[in-house]
Amino acid sequence: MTHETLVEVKNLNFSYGSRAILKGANMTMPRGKVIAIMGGSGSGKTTLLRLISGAVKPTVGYVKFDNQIVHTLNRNALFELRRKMGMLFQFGALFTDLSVFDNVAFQMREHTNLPESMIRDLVLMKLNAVGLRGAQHLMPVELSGGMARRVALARSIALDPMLIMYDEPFTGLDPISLSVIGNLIRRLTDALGMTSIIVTHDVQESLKIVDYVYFIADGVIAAEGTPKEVSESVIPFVHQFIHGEEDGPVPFHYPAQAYKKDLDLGEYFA
Ligand SMILES: Nc1ncnc2c1ncn2[C@@H]1O[C@H](COP(=O)(O)OP(=O)(O)OP(=O)(O)O)[C@@H](O)[C@H]1O
Repeated sequence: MTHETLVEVKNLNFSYGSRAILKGANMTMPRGKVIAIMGGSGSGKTTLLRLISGAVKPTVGYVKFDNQIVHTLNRNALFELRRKMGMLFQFGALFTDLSVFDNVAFQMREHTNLPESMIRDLVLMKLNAVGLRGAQHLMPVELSGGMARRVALARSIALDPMLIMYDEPFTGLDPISLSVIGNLIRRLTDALGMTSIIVTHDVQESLKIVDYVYFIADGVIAAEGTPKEVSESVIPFVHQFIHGEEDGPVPFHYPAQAYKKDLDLGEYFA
C-alpha cells in the first residue's frame, strides 16, 4: 500500500510559446516517499511543479495525481485536488500581518467548517510538529529565516495534504537551519504518510533525506536513481551535479555569441 503511486508523469510535454521546456518526461512518485528533482537552471523544474498542481496544462502527455488526470479536471475538481497538495516556496511567503498561529490557522479557517476550539488544537499540533509551539504568538518579522521556513512548513501541512511540493526549501539558510528543515521534511513525510517532492540545488543536503532523485536535462529525465545510485553514477552530467563541478556537460555560460565579438567596440568608434 505504501508503494502505491501518488503522482505519475507520463510523456509530459510543455512549451512556453514556441519554446519547448519539457519534451517527454516520465516519472513515478510513490506514496510516502521523498523525491528530489534536480537539473540545471531553467531546465523546467518549477514548470514541472506547476504542471503537477494544474497551474499550466501539458501540450502532450499528462500528470496523474491520486488516480486523476490533472489537466482534464474542471475548475471545481481542480480546486478539490489542490486541497490535497501543499506547496512551500523558497521564502515561505507568510502573511506579515498575521501571527504565527493565525498563519497556520488561515487555510483551516478558509477551507473547513471546523470549530475554533478544534482549529486551535490542530494548529498547536502542527506547530509542535515543527518545534515552534512556543512561538505561536510571534509575528513573522520576529522570526529568523529558519523559523519562518518552519512556520511555512506547518502551514503547508495544515490540511493534511497527500503531497507537498517544495521549491528550493534550503535556499538562504545557514547550515544548521538547513539540516533542521531537511530532517523535518523527512520526519513529517514519514509521520503523516505524505509524499514530498523537493526541487533543489542543495545536492548534498537533499541526498541525506530523499528516497529517489530525478535529473531533468533537455526536457527529459536524463538520469534517476536512489541517492546511493546517483552518488556512484559515472554519467558525466550526474557526476557534475553531485560533485558540484562548475563546468561540464552543464555549461557555466548561457549560450552567447563569441566573447570577442561582444567586446569588440570597434564599430562604435568607426
Ligand atoms: N511564464 C513563463 N513564460 C515564459 N517562459 C517561462 C515562464 N516561466 C518560466 N519560463 C522559462 O522556462 C524555462 C524553465 O523555467 P523553470 O522556472 O521551470 O526552470 P527551473 O529549472 O525551475 O530553473 P531554476 O533552477 O533556475 O529555478 C526557463 O528558461 C524560463 O525562463
